[in-house]
Amino acid sequence: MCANIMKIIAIDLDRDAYEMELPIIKKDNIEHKINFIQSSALSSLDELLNENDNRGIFDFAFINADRVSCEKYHERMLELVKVGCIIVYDNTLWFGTVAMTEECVKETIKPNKQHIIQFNKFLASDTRVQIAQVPIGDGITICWQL
Ligand SMILES: C[S@@+](CC[C@H](N)C(=O)[O-])C[C@H]1O[C@@H](n2cnc3c(N)ncnc32)[C@H](O)[C@@H]1O
Repeated sequence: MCANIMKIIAIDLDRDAYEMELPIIKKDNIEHKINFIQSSALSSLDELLNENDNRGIFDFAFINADRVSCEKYHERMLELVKVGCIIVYDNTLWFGTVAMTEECVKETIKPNKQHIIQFNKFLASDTRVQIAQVPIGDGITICWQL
């Protein structure tokens, strides 16, 4: 027999973002498996890394926070996630704007467009992962840690 010991750590600055999902979490009876941390992602990831036992133990990570710190999140995720496991980044097509000329992009979304283009280039040249850019939703990039 195999005990199901899956645990999820969810980090967000805004508790409402977690509470919005609570009805679904409760319906699926998995609330007890989720440790929600209301905090900045960087400081929480650094706290996790301060505990050596947390290094290389996570099977999966999904990143959908601010776009400015993605490279910093990536460095930390490579320490936390097991080799051979998966890190996914959301919004890596940024409403399709990563392939648009500047004139076609609304001012409000221009800054993140640049951050995401830069991050996509960074991931494409990162030899520590293999990546697949998947054009569903707003684009996700799946990284397989080598
Ligand atoms: C697009 S929403 C995604 C919400 C949810 N994580 C999901 O995947 O459905 C982006 C979330 O990132 C959170 N966020 C932005 N900057 C953050 C940071 N530095 N640390 C932690 N969370 C952050 C926001 O509060 C917001 O809830």
